[in-house]
Amino acid sequence: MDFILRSLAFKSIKVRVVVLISALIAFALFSITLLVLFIVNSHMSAQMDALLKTRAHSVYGKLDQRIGYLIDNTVLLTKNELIVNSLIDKNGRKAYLPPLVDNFMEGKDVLYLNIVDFDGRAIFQTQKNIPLYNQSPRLRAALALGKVSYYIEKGDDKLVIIAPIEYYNTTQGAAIVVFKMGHVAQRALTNNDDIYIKLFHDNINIFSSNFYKDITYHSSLHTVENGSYLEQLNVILEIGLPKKIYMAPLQDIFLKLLLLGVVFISIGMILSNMLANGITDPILTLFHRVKNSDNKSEVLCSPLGTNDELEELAKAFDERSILLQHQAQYDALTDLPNRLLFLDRLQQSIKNTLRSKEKFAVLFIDLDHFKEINDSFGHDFGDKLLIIVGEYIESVLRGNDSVARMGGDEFTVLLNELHSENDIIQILQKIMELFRKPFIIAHRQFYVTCSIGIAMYPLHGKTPEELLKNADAAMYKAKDRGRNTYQFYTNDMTEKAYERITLETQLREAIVNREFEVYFQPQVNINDNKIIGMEALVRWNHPQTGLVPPGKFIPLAEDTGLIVEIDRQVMQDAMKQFQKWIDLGLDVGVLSINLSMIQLNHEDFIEFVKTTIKNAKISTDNLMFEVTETQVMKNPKQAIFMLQQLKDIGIRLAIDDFGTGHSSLSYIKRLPIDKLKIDQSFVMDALVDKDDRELTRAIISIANSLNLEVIAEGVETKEQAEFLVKNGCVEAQGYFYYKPLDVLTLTKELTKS
Ligand SMILES: Nc1nc2c(ncn2[C@@H]2O[C@@H]3COP(=O)(O)O[C@H]4[C@@H](O)[C@H](n5cnc6c(=O)[nH]c(N)nc65)O[C@@H]4COP(=O)(O)O[C@H]3[C@H]2O)c(=O)[nH]1
Repeated sequence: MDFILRSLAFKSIKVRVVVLISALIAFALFSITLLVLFIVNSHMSAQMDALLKTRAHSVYGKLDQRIGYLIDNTVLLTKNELIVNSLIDKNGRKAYLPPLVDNFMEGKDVLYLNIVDFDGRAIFQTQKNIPLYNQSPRLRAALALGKVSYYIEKGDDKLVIIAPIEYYNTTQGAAIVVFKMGHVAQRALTNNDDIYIKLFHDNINIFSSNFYKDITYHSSLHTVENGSYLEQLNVILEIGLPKKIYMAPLQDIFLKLLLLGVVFISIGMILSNMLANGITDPILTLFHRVKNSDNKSEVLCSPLGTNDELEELAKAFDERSILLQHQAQYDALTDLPNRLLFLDRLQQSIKNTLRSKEKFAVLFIDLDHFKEINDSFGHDFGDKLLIIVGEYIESVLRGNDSVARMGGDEFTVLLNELHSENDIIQILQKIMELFRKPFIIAHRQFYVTCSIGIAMYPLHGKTPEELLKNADAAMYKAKDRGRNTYQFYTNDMTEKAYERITLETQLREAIVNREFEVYFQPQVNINDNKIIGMEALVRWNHPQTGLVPPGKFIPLAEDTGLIVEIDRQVMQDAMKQFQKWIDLGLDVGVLSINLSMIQLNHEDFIEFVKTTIKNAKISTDNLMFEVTETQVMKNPKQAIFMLQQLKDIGIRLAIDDFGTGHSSLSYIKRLPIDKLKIDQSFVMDALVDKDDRELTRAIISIANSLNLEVIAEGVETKEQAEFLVKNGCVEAQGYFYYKPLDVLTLTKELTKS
C-alpha cells in the first residue's frame, strides 16, 4: 500500500496508471485466491469429517465384533462339561482344566482367567493374586440372575467378562475372564496406520494407537450406535487424521493458484502497461504539445486522433490559445493589431526592406481633444468613435499597409513599399480628408480632427521602438503647431518629447506629494484701492527646480487630464486659506478660482465642490469660479449646462481672458455668468494700440449692457487704471496693485493695511 501511495505521489501519470491497474489486478487475484482457498478448505473439511465418520464406524464395528467374540467364547467355555464337572470334581479339576483353559486363552489376549463357585470362591485361577470376587456385586448379580455380565472397571483399562456356569438350569459358579482392553483393541484394529485412534472410558484414555504429540491432526470424537457392546461398556472413540495429509491437496491448490497468480500478475503488468500506454499516450502527447506551444510558436494541440473528451480538450485548448494569442496581439475594442503586433510587423518590414531596399513609414495618429469628447459624451460614445476612426483609417490604406491601436486615442499606421515621400503625402491627405467629414454617432453629428507624426525608415530610426518613439514626437509637434495637421520627424523633436514625458512623470509625482502651493493675487477697486477679492493661482513647488509657474505645466496637465486633480487640490487649499483670513476678521472679499472645463465634465464634480465648501466652512457668497472664454466656446451648449449647476449651488461665475475666445453675443447672454474678465493683453496695450483700446471699451460696454460686472487684469500702470475708470471699469487686478503673493506675505500685507 505504501508503495502504491508513493507511486501515486510520483509525478508521471503513466506510472500512476500502471501501478493502479496492476494493483487492481493483484487485488482481484488475491481476493479470488482467498475465496477459492476458503471454498476448498470448507469442502475438504466436510469431506474429512465424512471420512473420519466412516472410519470411526468401521473401527467401532471391528472392536464390537471382537468384544462380542470374546463374550461368546467365554459363554461357550462355561457350557463345557469339564468346566461344570470341575466345580464338583476336585481331582478332575487339576487334570482337565489347565489344557482346556490354555486352549481357550490362545489368541485371545486373556490377562487372567478365574473360575469361581457359587459363593465366589476361586476353584481355578490362571495366576496368583487374582482379586477375590466373592464380594463383587457384579459377580453376585451375575450368579443370582444367571446372566452374562461384562464391564470395564472404573479407572481401569481391563475388560471383565463374567459368564455363569449352569448345571441343570442352576447356576453353580462363574467363569471370570479379564482382558487388557489395549490388547483387545490392538488385535481388532489392524490396517489403520494412516489415522490415530484413542479409546476413552470414563474420560480415561484406555487405548491409543498411532498418536504422536508433534503431529497436528484433524480429529473428532464419536460415540457408538445403540445396543452395541462398546455403548454398554461406555467406551468413546477419538479418531484423527494428520493435518499434513488433510492439507496436502489444499497446499497443492494453493501452489497452483500462486503460480497462476504470478502468471496473471505478469500478464496483468504487461496488459496494464499496454492499457496505460493507450490511456496516457494521448495525454502525454497533449502535455508535450501544450508545453511546446507558447505565444510565438504556432503548435496546435489537436488533432490527437482519440476522438473522445481528450480530443475535445485539445480542440478547446487550441481555441483558447488562438483566442489568447489574438487577445495578446489585438486591441479588444477595435480588434486592430495592438502595440505588440505592430512592433512585430515593423520588425518584419525592417527585414523585408533590408532585402528590397525600399522604404517604409510609421504614422502616429492622435485624435485632437479626444479627452474632452470622452468626458463630455461618455466613454461609450468615445469607444464608438475610436472603432469608427480605426475602420475609416483602415479603409484608405493599401493592402500591405496596416493600422494598429496603441491605446487611448492613439493609432499607428505602417506604410510599406514606399518609393518616394509623395506616396506618403497621398495617404496622409486621404487620412486628413476622413476627418474633414463629420462623424455621426448616436444621431449626433460632430467633427473630430487628428494630429499625425511621421517617421521614415531608415532615415528616422533603425529599430521599431525608435521609429515609434520618433513618430510620436513628430505627432506632438503637429499638436504644438495647432493640431489638425501632420508633421515629419526632425532630429530636434526627440529632446522635446523626452522633456514632455519627464514633465508628465514629475507632475504625477507632484500630485501624489501635494507639491502645489496656492498664491493669491488681490483684486481692487480702482477708485479707493480697496481689496474686493483675490484670485487663487497655482504654483508648483518643484523639489529640484523651485517654483514653477502655471504656464509651464497647465497645458500639459490639461492635455493629460491631470489638471482635474491639480484643480481639486488648489480648490481645497485656497478655500481653507481664504476662510482663515475671513475668520481673522480680514476684509478679503471674494475668492476667484480657475477651473478647467475638463473638470466640469466629471460626474462627481458638483458633489466634490459641495464637500470642499462644507469642509472649508466657507460661504458660497465668498466664491467665484473662472472659466476661460476659449474653453467655454469649444462647446458652449455643454458649458451653459454645466455652469448652471454651479450657479444652482450659489457660486458666482466669471469668464476669464475675455476677448480672446471669439464668443458670440447670443451665447454670452445665455451663459449663467456674473462677470467678464478683460484679457490682460488688451489692457496692457490699450494705451498704445487703438484696436486693443477699442476692444477694451467694447468689452466694458457689453458687460454694462448685459448687466455683468467687469474686471480688467494685467493692470501695470496708473495710466491704464485711469483709462479703465474713465471707460466705466472700476475693478482691476495687476502688478500695479499686487503681484500674486504667497500666503505668509499676503497675510502680513493684509494685517498691515
Ligand atoms: N504680466 C503680468 N501678468 C499679470 C499681471 N497681473 C496678473 N498677471 C498674471 O496673469 C495671470 C492671470 O491669471 P489667468 O488669466 O487666470 O491665467 C492663469 C490661469 O489660466 C492658469 N492658472 C493659474 N492657476 C490655475 C489654477 O489653479 N487652475 C487652472 N485651471 N488654471 C490656472 O494659468 C494662467 C497663468 O497664471 P499665472 O502665471 O499665475 O499668471 C496670472 C498672473 O500672475 C500683470 O500686471 N502683468
